[in-house]
Amino acid sequence: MSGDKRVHTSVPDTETAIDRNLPEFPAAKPIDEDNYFRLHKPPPYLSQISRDVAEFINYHHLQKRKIVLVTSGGTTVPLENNTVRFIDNFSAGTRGATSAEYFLENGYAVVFLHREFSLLPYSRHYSHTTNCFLDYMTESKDGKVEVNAEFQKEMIVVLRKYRYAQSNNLLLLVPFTTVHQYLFTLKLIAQELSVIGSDALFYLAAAVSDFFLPSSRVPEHKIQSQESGGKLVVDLEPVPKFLSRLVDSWAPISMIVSFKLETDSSILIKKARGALERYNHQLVIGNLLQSRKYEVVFVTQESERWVRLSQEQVDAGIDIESLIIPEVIKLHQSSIEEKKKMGL
Ligand SMILES: CC(C)(COP(=O)(O)O)[C@@H](O)C(=O)NCCC(=O)N[C@@H](CSSC[C@H](N)C(=O)O)C(=O)O
Repeated sequence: MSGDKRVHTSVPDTETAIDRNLPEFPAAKPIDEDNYFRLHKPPPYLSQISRDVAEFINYHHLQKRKIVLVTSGGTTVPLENNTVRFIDNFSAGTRGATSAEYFLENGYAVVFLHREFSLLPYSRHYSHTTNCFLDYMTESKDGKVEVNAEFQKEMIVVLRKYRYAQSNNLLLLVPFTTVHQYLFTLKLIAQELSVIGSDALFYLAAAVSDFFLPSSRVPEHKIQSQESGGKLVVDLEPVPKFLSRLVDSWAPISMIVSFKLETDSSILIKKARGALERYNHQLVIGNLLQSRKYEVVFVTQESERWVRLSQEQVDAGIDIESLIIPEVIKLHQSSIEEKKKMGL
């Protein structure tokens, strides 16, 4: 057994995922959130996450620090319990990881609910893919590993921010892999955060599955391609519309920001406004897959406003999150003041 005490989510929990006693979900009708949580067993590691999150919230609440839950990365829908195949939602984790850095720089403590192995704040600058960290290193005359002189200035800034977040316990990393793990963990964190009321902010940048395979239908082993005539027919159920639960019961006092991802620009604002009207939260940030790195649209009850990087800012490598986060924080501050006036 490794000494690693961290929670890991990418290995399927082979004990609970194929409980054949679970009743078949009612077909073709929206899954009721309570039904979903009542009929699915929670991830076995949830109590450890609950302890870590409660401790983190207490620590920062005592210092009157605002806390933001940033969700990041895509959820999976496993097609077998011993998972070989799964449906994934697109997200590299850049939005979430970058946004978390700007929240930290603006004095927030961050609970980072992220897809395990997706990009993380700070290390995202030198990940194994984008900018391979080995390209920043060189061997000194006496055979020691050093950072190339040309990168010292840039890397020391990231390293100092990373160490500051670590030494001040400002960033709590909480992983998920499957949509099941995401929903149970989101509900848990939201209920823990509800104790700090309007000082809690939810920034939901994760790409969450709309459909899932109920546990009662998950085959235990790898699906054999020669069975069922070589075809793979998948019959998925809609995922509970958890955003309505989050808004109306899990964290009713907190400000909630969700993202709407589309690829067709002609429907983006309509779909974002539809989500706002459906869930009645405070802000939907709409973005197109193709242009998400340099433009987003803020949709509130009152307005819709594009936030865009200029060509010069794009050329200078400015993150659009450097424009998004200050705007979100302004809206959060107004929400806090409004709730305080209402005695909440
Ligand atoms: C995923 C990206 C595009 C970031 O990309 P990377 O930087 O590569 O990570 C993010 O900005 C985003 O739009 N995230 C939200 C994507 C998403 O799934 N949004 C849902 C709403 S949240 S999931 C809510 C659930 N389906 C429900 O309706 O309750 C949607 O568009 O429908």
